[in-house]
Amino acid sequence: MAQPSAKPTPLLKDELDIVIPTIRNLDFLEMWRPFFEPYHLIIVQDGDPSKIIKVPDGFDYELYNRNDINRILGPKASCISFKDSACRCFGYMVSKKKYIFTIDDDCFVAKDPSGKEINALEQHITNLLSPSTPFFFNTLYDPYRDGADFVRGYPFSLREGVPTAVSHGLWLNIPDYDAPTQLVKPLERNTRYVDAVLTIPKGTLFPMCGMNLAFDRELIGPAMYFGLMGDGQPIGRYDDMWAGWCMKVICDHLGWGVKTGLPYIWHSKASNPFVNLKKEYKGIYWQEELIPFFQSAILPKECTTVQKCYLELSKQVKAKLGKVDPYFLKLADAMVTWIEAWDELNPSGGDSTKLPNSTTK
Ligand SMILES: O=c1ccn([C@@H]2O[C@H](COP(=O)(O)OP(=O)(O)O[C@H]3O[C@@H](CO)[C@H](O)[C@H]3O)[C@@H](O)[C@H]2O)c(=O)[nH]1
Ligand SMILES: [Mn+2]
Repeated sequence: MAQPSAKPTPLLKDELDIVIPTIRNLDFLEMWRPFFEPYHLIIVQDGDPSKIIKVPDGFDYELYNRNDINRILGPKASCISFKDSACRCFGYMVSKKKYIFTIDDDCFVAKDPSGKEINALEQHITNLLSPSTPFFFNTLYDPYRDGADFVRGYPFSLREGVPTAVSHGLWLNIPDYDAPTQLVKPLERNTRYVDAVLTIPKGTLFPMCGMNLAFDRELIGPAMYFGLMGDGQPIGRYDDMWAGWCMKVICDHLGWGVKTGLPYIWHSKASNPFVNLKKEYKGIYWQEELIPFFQSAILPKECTTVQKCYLELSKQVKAKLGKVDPYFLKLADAMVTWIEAWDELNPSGGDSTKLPNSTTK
């Protein structure tokens, strides 16, 4: 009698962690169960550590609250934000896997135009495992996708592409708008499904959103610091933006690619635009000076590792952005603390044992 076909092992099952920052609950995981259950979750519980976050049965996870972060990092915990989704980067640091996928707890499974449920994780993995083309733009989008290729005139010397460091997904329903845009367009919903994945060209920055994001942690992990945001800080909701600008400058310098486009998730909650305005208003005018800083940032050729690039960037932040606001002096120091903590938890060669004192299942 024919044996029932064994279910294929999910791609990168033991090489990828799913990092979820939460201040709410994890009910959304039920909808993702078919896609996420085989993977290990790293839950970063923000806010009150005495609150019990229920993780749905059947998931393999580690859960870290603020007490855990303080216990594990000691004084270096000062670089991990409190009461802001920026706390998620602690999950990147404690992971021992090659890849990370991070998703917000108000993001659900979206459907493509045919009505098929989108396995966002699978698409991110496809994006990360195929090369990027940052040095020359392919007008037929992702040339490595089935049914596409490099178009006429695309240099053959560049068709091998480069390693992909980051895969930036998008959102149906509630778009990731800033507070002013949310205020003037409260009812706007993104209904446009664009079936494309693009490499962001070298030398071009972009607004990286952290709600549906995957990256090669072994390549670019140390650059994925989400900054000092939230409690006690003059700014919020620029965590992912800061990380995206630092990351892109470093990827451009080291010759790695960043992709944006598919997959889509369904973003369900519109956060409060008035609260968001209070969090992000300084960022809205600071960024007019931050963007030229990153656009003109030059990393010396001696910066051959992400850590060296990141420490060089922190020096330039201190030297050039301190005049914008003293906050950037503090942020520059926190960037150094982040790298110190990263290297402490990820000694070269890595150590696959789990960290002490985390809640694991
Ligand atoms: O203090 C907090 C607030 C939230 N979280 C968790 O972080 C994510 C995102 O939270 P939320 O969905 O409320 O916020 P959005 O405005 O939709 O998020 C987008 O804006 C960026 C804010 O920086 C964020 O990266 C984008 O995704 C949820 O999982 C909350 O539970 C938190 O941990 N601490
Ligand atoms: Mn949200």
